[in-house]
Amino acid sequence: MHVIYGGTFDPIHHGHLRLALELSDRLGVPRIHLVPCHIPPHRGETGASSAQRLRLLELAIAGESQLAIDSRELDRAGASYTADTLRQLRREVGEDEPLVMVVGTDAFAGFDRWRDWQQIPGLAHIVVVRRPGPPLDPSGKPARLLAERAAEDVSALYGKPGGLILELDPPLLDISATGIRERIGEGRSPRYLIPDPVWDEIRRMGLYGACPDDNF
Ligand SMILES: Nc1ncnc2c1ncn2[C@@H]1O[C@H](COP(=O)(O)OP(=O)(O)OP(=O)(O)O)[C@@H](O)[C@H]1O
Ligand SMILES: O=C(O)c1ccc[n+]([C@@H]2O[C@H](COP(=O)([O-])O)[C@@H](O)[C@H]2O)c1
Repeated sequence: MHVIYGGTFDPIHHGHLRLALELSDRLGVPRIHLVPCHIPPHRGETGASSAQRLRLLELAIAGESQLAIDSRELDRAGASYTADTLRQLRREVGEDEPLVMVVGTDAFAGFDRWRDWQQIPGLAHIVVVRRPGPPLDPSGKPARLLAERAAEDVSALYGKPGGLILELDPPLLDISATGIRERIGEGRSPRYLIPDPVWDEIRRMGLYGACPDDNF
């Protein structure tokens, strides 16, 4: 089973990293592939460039064999559409291999606005990770899709290459990239929310308004 976890990762933080490890254990896969997006189709400009976000990811996962980076979206020009990524991956892993895309409920809530969203279940399973915040609107298209395609448990995902949606409720850290960017912009330390090497590099590059000379 091939599992991807996409995000803007602006910047990567311990919430993302802990979830990825938790998923590797719960889904029974040796590795989770983190897929940073190049140009997010759905939000404004990122605080850090694609190359900078990739550098931070590399530092964050260094030495962790359960995590890998798949940088294919950074190599594609234009907006990063998940359907394009999944089509490419499906060709690579073959017709029969289960392919899984992980999203948080906040991201899944807008799923019916994603490019070619109706084709995505034909390409992969979806694991929706419940995050704090408003629940899915039960009359909305994402919630209805989830109800139609709900998987009983993890083992169901192994039985077919795609098409199921599994809701998981793993322990989550209450950390957001927005909060980290704000904190840094206000001159407060984000230490212990992100790995130390990531924070060192953010300061070295002066990202998110960090002062390169700051010594918190
Ligand atoms: N603390 C967290 N725990 C688990 N999942 C998270 C956490 N933060 C984000 N995610 C999920 O990770 C994916 C990528 O998230 P993203 O890169 O947008 O991070 P974010 O912290 O939500 O960023 P932002 O605050 O800029 O929106 C999304 O599916 C999102 O739901
Ligand atoms: O394909 C799309 O149209 C699309 C629209 C919105 C979000 N996504 C993907 O959803 C993932 C999570 O997005 P975000 O904003 O929470 O980082 C990330 O991999 C995005 O590329 C994809």
